[in-house]
Amino acid sequence: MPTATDDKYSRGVLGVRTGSERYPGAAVLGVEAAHRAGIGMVRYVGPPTPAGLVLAARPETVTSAGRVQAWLIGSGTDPADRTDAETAALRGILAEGVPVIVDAGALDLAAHAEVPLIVTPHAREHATLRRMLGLGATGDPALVGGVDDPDDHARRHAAAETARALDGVVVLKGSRTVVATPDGWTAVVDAGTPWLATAGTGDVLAGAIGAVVASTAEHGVAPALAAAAGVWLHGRAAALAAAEHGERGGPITALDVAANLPRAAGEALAAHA
Ligand SMILES: NC(=O)C1=CN([C@@H]2O[C@H](COP(=O)(O)OP(=O)(O)OC[C@H]3O[C@@H](n4cnc5c(N)ncnc54)[C@H](OP(=O)(O)O)[C@@H]3O)[C@@H](O)[C@H]2O)[C@@H](O)CC1
Ligand SMILES: Nc1ncnc2c1ncn2[C@@H]1O[C@H](COP(=O)(O)OP(=O)(O)O)[C@@H](O)[C@H]1O
Repeated sequence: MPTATDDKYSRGVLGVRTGSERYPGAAVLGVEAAHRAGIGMVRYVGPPTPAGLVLAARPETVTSAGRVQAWLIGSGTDPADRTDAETAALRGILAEGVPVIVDAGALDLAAHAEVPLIVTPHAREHATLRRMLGLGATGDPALVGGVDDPDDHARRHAAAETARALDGVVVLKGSRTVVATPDGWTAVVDAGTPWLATAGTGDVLAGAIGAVVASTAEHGVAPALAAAAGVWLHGRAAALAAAEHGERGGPITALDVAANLPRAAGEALAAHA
């Protein structure tokens, strides 16, 4: 919570390098979520098309380089389209020293990073990541999770194993989302709603986690706890958005989730007053 002595820098700055000519919208969604989740500043550095859309949607965003407390990379990108220069820039971010949230198309670069790392794969991306790390087969339905894994035992085990191999925090997305650390700690966050199963909500999640990590990194909050808080805010925001449509909820968009992040944050603050 901001105090009288805070300014935009002390509240945390998130650097965002996401989006591409193919998926420009993902950049808009992540930046929107970061602003809505409570952050001092977002610095966006990405290709021209997403950069233009980001500024049109959120003129608050700063597009010049500068110091950040955390980075978000990968949402809305495909490694097959990545240039050598872009790979070098991402590797630079992964060596800079501040925590990095690695999503979607940057997950292939996550191994060997020397910074505090939070990766945010969905089940298919998790399977690919595990293959890259030389970990066990992912065709096993138990590793994908779902109905056959009601207490998320297999997903928690697999996520912790991946976290250990990566030496980073794993946020394994799904109908319930598992957060796992290299030392074997796991948490399952069940704040969401099946209405979240719609395009772009993962990009919003990455932005929300980025905001919480950037705003807490210099206050000694462990990245895994910040990530779990981001997952809760995202799920709760989705539940609030869906509940606006009646008792059984109703359709929501990724931007609806972002728009409800302030209400979810307000609820969390009130509960801990
Ligand atoms: N607004 C934006 O900019 C958004 C951008 N986004 C960005 O997109 C990028 C890719 O992320 P992703 O998770 O969507 O793709 P990915 O993990 O490669 O999985 C593809 C799998 O889906 C399957 N599949 C496809 N169509 C199907 C169908 N009709 N019915 C059934 N299955 C179908 C397909 O199967 P196949 O067609 O191969 O049989 C394959 O297995 C990522 O950078 C993300 O950030 C998204 O967040 C959305 C909003
Ligand atoms: N059936 C579901 N119930 C609850 N949450 C879900 C469900 N399906 C997906 N989600 C959540 O929605 C988000 C989807 O993210 P992701 O798969 O990366 O989609 P996208 O790439 O379109 O952004 C994740 O936060 C995930 O946990």
